[in-house]
Amino acid sequence: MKTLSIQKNDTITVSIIDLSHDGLGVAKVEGYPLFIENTLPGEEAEVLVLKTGKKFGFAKVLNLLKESPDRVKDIDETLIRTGIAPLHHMTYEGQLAFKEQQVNNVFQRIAKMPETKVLPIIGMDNPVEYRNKAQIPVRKVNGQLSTGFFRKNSHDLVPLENYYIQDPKIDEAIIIVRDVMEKYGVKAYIEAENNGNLRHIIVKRGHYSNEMMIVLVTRTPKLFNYEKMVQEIHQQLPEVVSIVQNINPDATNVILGKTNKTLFGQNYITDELLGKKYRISAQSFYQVNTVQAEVLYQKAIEFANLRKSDTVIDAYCGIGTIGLSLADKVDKVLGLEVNPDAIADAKINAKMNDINNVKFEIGRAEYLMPTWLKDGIEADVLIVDPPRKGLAESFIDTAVEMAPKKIVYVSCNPASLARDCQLFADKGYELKQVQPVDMFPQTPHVECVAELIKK
Ligand SMILES: C[S@@+](CC[C@H](N)C(=O)[O-])C[C@H]1O[C@@H](n2cnc3c(N)ncnc32)[C@H](O)[C@@H]1O
Repeated sequence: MKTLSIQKNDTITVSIIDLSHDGLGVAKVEGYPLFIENTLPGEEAEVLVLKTGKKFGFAKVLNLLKESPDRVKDIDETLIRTGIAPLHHMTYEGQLAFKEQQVNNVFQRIAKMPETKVLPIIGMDNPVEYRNKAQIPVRKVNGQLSTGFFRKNSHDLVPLENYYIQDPKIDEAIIIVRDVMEKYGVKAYIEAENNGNLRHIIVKRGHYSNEMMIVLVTRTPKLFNYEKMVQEIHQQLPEVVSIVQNINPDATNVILGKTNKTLFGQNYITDELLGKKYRISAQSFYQVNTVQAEVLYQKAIEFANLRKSDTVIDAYCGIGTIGLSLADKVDKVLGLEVNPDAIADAKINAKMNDINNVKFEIGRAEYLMPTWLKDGIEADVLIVDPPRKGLAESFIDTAVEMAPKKIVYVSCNPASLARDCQLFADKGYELKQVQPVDMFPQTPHVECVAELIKK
């Protein structure tokens, strides 16, 4: 076996040739990949080797010797180090080009579908301060209850007040809530001992409604003086319509526990998307970038090319947003989703918008779709919007058997999208086009909508 010519603590000079899928610069030393934070393709740097594994290693920049024209100067490196904004050092044009290339690459390399028509990515006019939701860990740092983000690959809290990609009103709310908690002596969670109490502060804010929800994730149900605390929060943040305590007693990285208790107001906020009103509860999924979600849904509806006689299945429907956005264009919509809270929201959302041609059912897509098929349900258009891991192959088989004339696939992970499109292509569907939409500026993530038609 060839021995590696570099070792931990070596100082070497490298050229950056690529960006990894998670936004790290990639250099190769005699074919061995080194991943280097805060570098860009075309740059040269003197780096310190931090770690070497069998297949790849990590290094950090000591001196940047040649800069890329895509480099942004005067950045806040904390945003990169914490992983809040891993592409903060890259111009927005550079970010968009990188993401579009990534989508092209997965269809060529993973799916072996080099002919795929990938449309130019749709970016944002103002690609900062877009997130309508924040999940912020709470720890004790220097004797103070602190909020911030973990340093990447660690659970060391870096205290922060400006999160750059979040709605600034959310940043402001986190500080106010943190300070009220500190005033009333609430103890920060101690992860190493699964002790202490306040684990996370979650804030959701309606982009159009401005209604705000605060979720206090605690280890125990005890929250002394909560009546006084919620009054003070509401006094300082009149937009707050809901304060929920979520109890998560487990030693786990999963943020939310199973139990919710409403401490103030209602247990949901409302917001709007494409002119329809939605109710969103603490545990329901809701797209974090409202402006781009509207762009994404419009593309999905355009690709669906709907007729008034169509039956549409909205699989992985969350609180029903896609199905309800298109319900007035079709005969009926059937939505399915595994989270009962989201389905409860979806049913109320249909009523709130006076939409009567929709039905929502709780269930796992891979189990419920075969039941629907057996019951004789037929769909003209199938819309899917699964989590990052994509679709189960059994779901794809059922979908193919149901034989909708069109499938619109909304995806937050181009790799699983490409894999699944290849399967659909093998089973009688033609991939017409893929539209990338930048839902997550300053990060390497990219959303896509794909149009598949039955051959
Ligand atoms: C990316 S979200 C999309 C939600 C919705 N379409 C929207 O745009 O807001 C994926 C949804 O799939 C749900 N989900 C996850 N696994 C599922 C499964 N096996 N079957 C059905 N729904 C699932 C999640 O609860 C989540 O609401």
